[in-house]
Amino acid sequence: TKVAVDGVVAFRKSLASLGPCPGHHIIYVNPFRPLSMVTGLVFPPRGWLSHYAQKFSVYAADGSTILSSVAVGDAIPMYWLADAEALKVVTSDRHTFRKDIEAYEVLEIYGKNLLTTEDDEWRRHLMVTGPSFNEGLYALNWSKTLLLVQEWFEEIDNKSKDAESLIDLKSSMDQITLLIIASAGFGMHTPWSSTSNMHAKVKANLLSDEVMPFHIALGTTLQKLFTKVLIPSFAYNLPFQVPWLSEEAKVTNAAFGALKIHMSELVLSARMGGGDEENLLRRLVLANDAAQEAEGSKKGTLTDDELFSNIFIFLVAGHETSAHALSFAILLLAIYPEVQDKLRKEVMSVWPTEESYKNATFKGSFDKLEYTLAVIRETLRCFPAEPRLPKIVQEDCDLPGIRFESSKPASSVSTSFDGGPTNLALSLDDIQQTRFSVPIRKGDMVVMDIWALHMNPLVWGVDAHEFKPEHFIDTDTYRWPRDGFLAFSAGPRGCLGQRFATTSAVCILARLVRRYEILVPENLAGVKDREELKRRLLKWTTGVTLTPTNAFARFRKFQ
Ligand code: HEM
Repeated sequence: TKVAVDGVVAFRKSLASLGPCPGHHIIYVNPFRPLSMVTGLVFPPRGWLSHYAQKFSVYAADGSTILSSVAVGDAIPMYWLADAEALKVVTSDRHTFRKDIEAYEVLEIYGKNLLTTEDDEWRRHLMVTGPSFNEGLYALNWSKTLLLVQEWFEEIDNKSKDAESLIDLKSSMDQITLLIIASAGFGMHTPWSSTSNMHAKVKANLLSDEVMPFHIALGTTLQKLFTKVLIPSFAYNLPFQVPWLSEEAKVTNAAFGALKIHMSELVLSARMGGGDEENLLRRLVLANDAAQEAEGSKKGTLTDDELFSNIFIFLVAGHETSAHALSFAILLLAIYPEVQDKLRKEVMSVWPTEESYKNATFKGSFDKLEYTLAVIRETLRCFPAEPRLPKIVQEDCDLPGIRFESSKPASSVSTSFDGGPTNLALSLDDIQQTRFSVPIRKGDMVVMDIWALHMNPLVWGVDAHEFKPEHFIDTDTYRWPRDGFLAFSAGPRGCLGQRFATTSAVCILARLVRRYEILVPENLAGVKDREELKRRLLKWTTGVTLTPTNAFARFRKFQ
């Protein structure tokens, strides 16, 4: 009883502490604790502050770019930020706004790593891993991507008897991003064809005593990450069989174990000077060993387990995010043919001949493909892989917000990318804006509400809810709002792999539109209403990252 009474007292105290900040919402499950991984698909319902799909609509309803709430379970006061200025303060100051480390522990599968650490420990990981992300790595990534895209195209053309093919985008993008990372990350070039029928290959492997081959282990670990995080460790050693659970645990265990064996071998081989392939893992091992030698000690460098953990986290951070972003981008190109035409025009001007297209280099092409990059960024604005990131406040401070009021009643428009009401039509001229300051205390949680920021019309204009790559193109009269785009987060804890990811994505999209026309699936070809197409094709669910669930498009080869 005492615990319950203390809980109620703490909850009421937290609610009162929210003071003048609009919102005062009550959250029933803290969305950044493991329980919400289980409840997330069904709870909370749409329209609640803590449901992803609400985007900016709750802020519009409350007339504020900062909202407050308290979570029932842990009574932590939470402040939700869809304000570009407040978010800039948060991302710039990693000491006051610390990562919510508890929310990341599940990703310490092989040990601590860059994504899951803070302070001096984080710096140590960054010192070793950061310098490897440079132009040399991006050029390598570009050339590996070119090779794999070509293999993918050949597979598409071989399979289809006529010039058209229906493509399962999610599975194709999962495969290509996996092969790119295997190649640029580990120096393991795996032909496209050998990764088909993975499920059957995993089953066959479990029946044998052999260590799972590298690319199967790699694909399976990424696929089973959720299982690994959710299945308690005792389930791996149960003396009896439990339907589904025992099989899942066995596959998961075999894959994670095998990947570690392969990583150990690759590290050893890099140390012995073996393997002539340039790749990320090799760079990390050599950088770490060189630092140890220079220091004359292992202090300030990484253990082998930490090296594995970092390389694995690069896979996790980079694989699904890139695959899903590309799937959404290709779907959007099918739904917006005028954007596709504009993109193709740019690509044709950069690669006018067959020769320039085939031998395109990173240096010679990437910076010229400005609209292509804008398509990727706009896709990530509309579908950010990580829609929300929590931070824990380390000292009392104030955050700037905007209260706004429309002189006309805001009308709810159904222009969402997922079928639910997401945005309120606001005419900026009709809005009265007042700046205000929100006092935040040590121990509170602030939520970087990235999706809401991306749909905030005060930042992106009244067409914030529309897919328009021009949002990211500067003109004489427009400079795109750098602080309004947080798909890669920003500041010192921003994405280390941002340029790595955009290199591959730009390369894939540019090659794709040069060779194929992208169309909606045949059964939707007669649908003229764009909103209807968006509702049908741009469905998503929440997983480790935002995941498309109906990502199919038709590719028609140009003759
Ligand atoms: C479209 C693709 C990608 C998106 C949208 C994306 C997004 C993000 C975001 C939002 C964060 C901040 C996460 C947080 O604070 O918890 C992050 C961090 C990170 N990302 Fe990415 N990422 C992408 C691709 C990649 C790739 C390809 C790599 C590596 C090869 C990578 C490596 C990392 C790492 C290491 C961090 C942690 C940085 C730190 O905490 O200091 N990401 N990414």
